[in-house]
Amino acid sequence: MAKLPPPVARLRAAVRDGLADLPRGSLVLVACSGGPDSLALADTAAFCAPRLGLRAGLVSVDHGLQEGSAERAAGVAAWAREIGLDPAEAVTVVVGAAGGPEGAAREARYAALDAAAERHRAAAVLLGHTRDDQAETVLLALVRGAGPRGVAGMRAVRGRYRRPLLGVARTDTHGACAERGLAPWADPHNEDPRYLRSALRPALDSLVAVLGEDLVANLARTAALVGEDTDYLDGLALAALEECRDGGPAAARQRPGTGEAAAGRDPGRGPGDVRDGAPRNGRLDAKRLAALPGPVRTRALRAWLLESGVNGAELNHRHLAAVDALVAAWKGQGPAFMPGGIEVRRADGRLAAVVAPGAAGASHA
Ligand SMILES: Nc1ncnc2c1ncn2[C@@H]1O[C@H](COP(=O)(O)OP(=O)(O)OP(=O)(O)O)[C@@H](O)[C@H]1O
Repeated sequence: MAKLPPPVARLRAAVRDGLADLPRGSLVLVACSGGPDSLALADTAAFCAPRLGLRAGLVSVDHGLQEGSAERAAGVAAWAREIGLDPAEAVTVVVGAAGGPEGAAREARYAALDAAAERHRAAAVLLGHTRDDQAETVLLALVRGAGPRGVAGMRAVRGRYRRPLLGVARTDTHGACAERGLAPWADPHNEDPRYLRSALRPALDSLVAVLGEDLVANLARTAALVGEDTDYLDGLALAALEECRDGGPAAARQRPGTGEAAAGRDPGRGPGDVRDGAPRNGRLDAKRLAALPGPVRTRALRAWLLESGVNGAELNHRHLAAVDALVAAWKGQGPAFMPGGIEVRRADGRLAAVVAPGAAGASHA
């Protein structure tokens, strides 16, 4: 038997590893743009899935933002059907305006992928991110001064999403496309220096030239190591958060506050109307919080803020520092202001997250 070309062999090994734990008979959907990474992934999944007792399908999302995008998505789906992927769908989405064009396209894409996964009862959706994408993510996190959560980069498994190629070099996905006679689409965005990630690629190449070939793999390894530590600390923080809830660990999570709570007499525990000034998610005991180690405390506070309806994408280190100061540097200061018109106040030794009276655009999650 002819020896398998090394890039193809490496992709197949990675996909086998990444899917081995899925129950036999389940469906995996490849999210495929038509670019080299996800095209190689789809081709590999078509080969590996039946050998693992799985079914494989494909979804290609047309964002409707570039000329020919609908034809491209339809072409990818038609190719997928030819190689036996089933279902194989092209889905057109309407991209909104919020969060910038890239953010809005991402949001619409993930909504479409989630809907497809629900529709077909897929056990997993596979994304084509590679080790090089991970290295870029780590560098971008360092550039913006992110904490460990950012440096941990993308996760191999997050909910229904899996990235089986996260340990595979981009040269291998491109090599596999060439070996298998696939004709990937070249996304012009990847060459457009107005996108930070695209601008970073040549810079990363220059770093590799100076620091050596291992740089990309080492950055990706850093992400994996930091990710393990972050997950561990997040676990500690969630347990600590329960201990710090007003009323003790047995206190049920409450979202949002009740009318009584709005009057400031009682934190309130049952579901009720969200109204201005009502605590969003119960209160926290500031003394118990203050006794926690800093990294656990700030993680617990972050988790509580997200529960309280603060948008995680908008929550930055300054917001967190302001809330933390209410606990660890308490001098009777006023509220800490969070995105979405939510305020965190300290009164009677307890923290409450409330919708600022009259706040416009406060999200009532
Ligand atoms: N239009 C799309 N339809 C379906 N999946 C997509 C689409 N765009 C991106 N994806 C998924 O998200 C992954 C990352 O996309 P992104 O555009 O950031 O990366 P990329 O490195 O250019 O990947 P690719 O070579 O697959 O286009 C893709 O590999 C693919 O799995």
